[in-house]
Amino acid sequence: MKAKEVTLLTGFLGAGKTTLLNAVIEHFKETRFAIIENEIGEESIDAGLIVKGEDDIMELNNGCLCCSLNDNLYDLLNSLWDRKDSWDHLIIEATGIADPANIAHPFLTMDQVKRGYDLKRVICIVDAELIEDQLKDHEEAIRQIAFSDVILLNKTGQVSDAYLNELQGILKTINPFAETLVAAGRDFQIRKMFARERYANFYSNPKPVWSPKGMLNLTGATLPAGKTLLAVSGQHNKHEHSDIETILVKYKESMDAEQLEHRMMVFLILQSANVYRIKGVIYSRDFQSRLILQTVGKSLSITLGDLWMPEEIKESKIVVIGKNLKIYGFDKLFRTCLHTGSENTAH
Ligand SMILES: Nc1nc2c(ncn2[C@@H]2O[C@H](COP(=O)(O)OP(=O)(O)OP(=O)(O)O)[C@@H](O)[C@H]2O)c(=O)[nH]1
Repeated sequence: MKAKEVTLLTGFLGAGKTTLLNAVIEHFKETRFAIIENEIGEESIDAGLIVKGEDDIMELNNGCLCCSLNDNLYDLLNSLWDRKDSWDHLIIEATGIADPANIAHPFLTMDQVKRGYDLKRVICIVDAELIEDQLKDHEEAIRQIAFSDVILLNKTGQVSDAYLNELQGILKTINPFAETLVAAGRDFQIRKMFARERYANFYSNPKPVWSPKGMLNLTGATLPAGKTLLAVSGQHNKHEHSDIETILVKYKESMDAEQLEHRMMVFLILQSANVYRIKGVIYSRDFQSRLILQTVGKSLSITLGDLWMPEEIKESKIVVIGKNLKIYGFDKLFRTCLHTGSENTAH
C-alpha cells in the first residue's frame, strides 16, 4: 500500500493557518482530507472554524504536538491508518508556537511511520505585517521559517511592495531553500504551494523526543466512519520551550456583542502588548449563530459562525494567548460584556 501524503502547516500565532486550511479544502474539492488540528490550551476553537465537508477533523488539545510529545499522535495515526480507505491526504495544522522540526521528526526518521505516511511538504504561513516583530521576539517564528519548504507571505494588503521585497530578502536569509509565495487577498497560490515537495534529506537532526507506542500496529481505537470529530482530552500542558501561556474563560450567560466589540477595541488599543492572540466562540442571545471573536496583534474581528443546534449547550469560551496573563483582568473584562451584569464568574 502506498504511503499517504502528509502536509504540515505551520506559522506563528494568527498568521492565517486555519484560513489557508479552509481554502485548501475548498480548492481540492475531490480530495478527502484527514486533518489533525493541534491547539494550545485545553479547548479547541479552531476545529469549529474549519469548513466541514467529508473530511475527518481530529483535535489534539492536550499540549503542543512539538513538545508535549505524547502517544496521542501515534494513537491518531494508528486509528487513521485503520480507515485509510476513507481519506487521501493528511494535513496537520500545528500550533502557532510549534517547532515543526519536532513534529516532522517521526515522519522523517521512523520506518513504521514512513511506511504509512509520506511527509511531502512543510508550509509556513507568515503575517507580513507582524513577522518582523515576531522574528525579533520569538525563536519559534524563526524555526518555523527555517524548516519549511514553502513560505506563504499572507496579509500583504497593508504593506507596500517595497517592504514585501525587503521581507522576502529577510526570509531568504533565514531559509534560502524555501520557495516564497505571496498571497494576494484570498489567493493563496494553492496549486503552486502543493506542487512543491520537500528536498529529500534536507532536514538536519531534529532532536528525538517522542517514544512511540504500537505505531501502525493496526490495533488503535477504531473511529466511526464518515465525518468524525475526535477530541483527545487530557490535561493542559504548558508549552515547554516558551514563556507563552494561555488562559481559558467560559460563560454560560449571553454576551452583548456591541459591548464586546467596544471593550475589545479599547483593550487592543491600550493594553494588548502582552497578548498575541485571542480566539473565542461567543454566545449572544441576539444571534441565532455563534459569534467568532478573534484578535491578532491589534486587529479585531467578530464574525458569525455556525448556527446553534437546539440540543447544544450555549456558552462562550475564549482562549487568550500571551505572556504574563492575569486571568482576573480578563474575566473582569469579559464579565462586563455579559447581558446579566457583573455577578457572573468565569468557570
Ligand atoms: N486582513 C487579513 N486577515 C486575515 C487574512 N488571513 C487570515 N486573516 C485573519 O487573521 C485571523 C487569524 O487567522 P487564522 O486563520 O485563524 O490564523 P491561525 O494561524 O490559524 O491562528 P492560530 O491557530 O491561533 O495560530 C482571523 O481573524 C482571520 O480572519 C488575510 O489574508 N488578511
